[in-house]
Amino acid sequence: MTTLSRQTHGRPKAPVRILHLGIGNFTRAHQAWYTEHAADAADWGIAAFTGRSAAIAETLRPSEGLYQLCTATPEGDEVEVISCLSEVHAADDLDAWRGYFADPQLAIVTSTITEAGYLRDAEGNLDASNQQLTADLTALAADPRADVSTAPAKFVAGLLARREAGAGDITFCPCDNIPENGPMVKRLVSQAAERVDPSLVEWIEQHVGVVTTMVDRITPRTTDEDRERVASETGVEDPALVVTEPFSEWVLCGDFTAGRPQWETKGARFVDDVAPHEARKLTLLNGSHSLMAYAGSIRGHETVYEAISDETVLGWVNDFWDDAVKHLELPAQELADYREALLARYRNPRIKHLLAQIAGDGSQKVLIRHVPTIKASLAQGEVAEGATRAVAAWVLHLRGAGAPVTDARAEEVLALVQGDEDTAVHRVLGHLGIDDGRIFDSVRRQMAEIQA
Ligand SMILES: NC(=O)c1ccc[n+]([C@@H]2O[C@H](COP(=O)([O-])OP(=O)(O)OC[C@H]3O[C@@H](n4cnc5c(N)ncnc54)[C@H](O)[C@@H]3O)[C@@H](O)[C@H]2O)c1
Ligand SMILES: O=P(O)(O)OC[C@@H](O)[C@@H](O)[C@H](O)[C@H](O)CO
Repeated sequence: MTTLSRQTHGRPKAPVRILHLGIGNFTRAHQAWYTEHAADAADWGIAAFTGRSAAIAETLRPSEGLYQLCTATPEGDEVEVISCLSEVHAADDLDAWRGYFADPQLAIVTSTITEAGYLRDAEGNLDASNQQLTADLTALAADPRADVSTAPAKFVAGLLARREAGAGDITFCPCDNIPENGPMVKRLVSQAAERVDPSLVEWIEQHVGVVTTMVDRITPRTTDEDRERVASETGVEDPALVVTEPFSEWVLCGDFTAGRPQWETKGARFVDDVAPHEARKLTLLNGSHSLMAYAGSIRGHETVYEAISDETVLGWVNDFWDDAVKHLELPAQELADYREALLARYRNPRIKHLLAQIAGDGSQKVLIRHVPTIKASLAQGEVAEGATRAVAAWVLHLRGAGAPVTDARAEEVLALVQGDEDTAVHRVLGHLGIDDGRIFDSVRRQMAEIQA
């Protein structure tokens, strides 16, 4: 067995021009893969920071950022070494963080910190009730070099350092599953800046660009079995291995004012309007994922592959898609092709995507993935039964059925489902902004069906 090293693999470090927050599995299968294969990759290194725990930075340290990416096709593994992570830092390395922001070479800030990591309230504004965030912003207002831990505060700390250094324009390119994620980040960063130093808000207007992205590549958590299998196939022991699927899609909208890698080399698309692509992916893929995570786990399944192999769950997924496509603004054939491709992806037996992983943070997901279809149908006088079933399954999940509840807002959403089922459903529907008698009846009936 060997280990990865820049010297033996002949992989020099590219200069850091991208800073990434949240170096989990997904970014290493997606944005890093596009950067690795960009025609101008030699010019674009990434400095990656962990979101919270330092673990993956420690794991990547011996290999100086090198890791293996295994594409698990139905036929077998295709393994490559990714080398574009020029530097990897723990979340609390604020000196390094400020140093990159102060460097005029830095052009792009990307992030994958989960939907919950941006600390938004129900209206999508900065969550003023979050005590850690408030403490961070107060600390930064007193001392621009204060130690902070929340993502919005870190972005402000970095921008303060950049303004002070006169380092020029920079573009934020968030890569989490959130609609209009570019404007979302700009709004949060500006609101956070307002509380720290109002003069920074205008500087942000002039110097910070945002790009909105739709990102797609199913990347489950790596297992010990994955690491053992790939080690025996390659002769390389890699604790930082990432396993992903063959499919990948990246659609971006906006200007990279300080430049960008040629991500189109691997098929990234730059469009004028990303909204229809976002709605397609977040609804059809992520919506069916969450439906399977709640309803499928209640039926005893552990993975997407198992759930989609169950005819009943497959029927529920198709019901949801039938409702959802009525409200998506893309040609019918394109949507039909996308559905077919999704089924093939879910049926890849070599991708073991745990429903319990997908079930996490439903408080952030159901509103994005199912509620728009329910509201759009209601506006036409119809009940989208395929989508209300996901709400029914989520209520059951919160009440203890299926996958365990892990949610950044667990206290708030668990409080909704206390008491008898009727009361719980009314509270959840009120919380989702869909407390309508017809939706209530549908959800109550479907809760019984799912449990049966
Ligand atoms: N895994 C996928 O298939 C996939 C596909 C498309 C998009 N995404 C997006 O990427 C995100 C991350 O997925 P992943 O598979 O890399 O997960 P992961 O668990 O491997 O990594 C999550 C990262 O987010 C950070 N994080 C979590 N909570 C945070 C917080 N409150 N503040 C700051 N950082 C925080 C963690 O420290 C970690 O670095 C998803 O939530 C989703 O929005 C994932
Ligand atoms: O990553 P999350 O937690 O936003 O959602 C779970 C899955 O639906 C998601 O990771 C998909 O696999 C991904 O969005 C596919 O591109």
